Amino acid sequence: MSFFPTAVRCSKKLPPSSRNWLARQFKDPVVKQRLSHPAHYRSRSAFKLLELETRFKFLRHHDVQVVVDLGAAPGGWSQVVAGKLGWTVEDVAPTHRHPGRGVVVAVDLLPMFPIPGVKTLQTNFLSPEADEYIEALLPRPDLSRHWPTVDVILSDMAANFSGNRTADIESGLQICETVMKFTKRHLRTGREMGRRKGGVLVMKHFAHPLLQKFRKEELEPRFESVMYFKPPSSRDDSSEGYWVCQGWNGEQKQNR
Ligand SMILES: C[S@@+](CC[C@H](N)C(=O)[O-])C[C@H]1O[C@@H](n2cnc3c(N)ncnc32)[C@H](O)[C@@H]1O
Repeated sequence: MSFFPTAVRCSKKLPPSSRNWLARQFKDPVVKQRLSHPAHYRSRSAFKLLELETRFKFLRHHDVQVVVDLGAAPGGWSQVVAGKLGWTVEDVAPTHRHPGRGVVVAVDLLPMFPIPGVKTLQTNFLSPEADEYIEALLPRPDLSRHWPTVDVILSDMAANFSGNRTADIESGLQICETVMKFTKRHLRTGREMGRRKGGVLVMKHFAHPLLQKFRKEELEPRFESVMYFKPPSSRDDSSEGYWVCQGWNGEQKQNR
């Protein structure tokens, strides 16, 4: 018999909201898939990134060397990226792992257990010093000046819901704006990557007209394409979705 019903029975002393949460977890097919998956993903979010990658294939190119994972804890997305860059191979013991290519920089308020190929940074991404800390972990071809070096930026960052809809939308917008500021400084254009299409930004957001305005004014003028995608493993009752922004053109769209 599965341990799930037993665990739900054992949770009788918990408040109803926690019991409901546990019951939902135990019924969730994605949670079950995670627990039995050979990659031992740390979060169900890992499956969202796998679904995004299956659809858009932004990690497949061999010239993808530097990936920044924002809001990375507990580390499911970083595990997926490290796997795609060849740092971790399923069913291979840690002692027999071979080096992959490039680097993943994972940033979160919370600490993260190490993952091969991933440099972790515990900091508040919204703080003024975060950019400098992250930059110190990125490759620096020329120490005398700033140089964009990032091929893919992923943001699954989300502030804890406060229950106040206006405040929650404001913090969601602030996250998107700060990610955009980071993108402008660090994402490589096609010319900088030596290929036709520039780097990729994948960003979580919550549905709201202000976020749609952000997409129109900030993302669309600077990327060749901006697509909306809600991964099948994202819960139906969540208003979250992801923008997959491909072909970073720098400050202005050049080939319009
Ligand atoms: C949905 S979780 C990310 C799950 C992750 N993608 C995974 O696969 O394990 C969102 C994360 O965003 C982080 N976060 C929220 N605000 C942040 C901030 N200002 N700076 C850094 N991390 C932040 C939270 O601590 C949380 O771990």
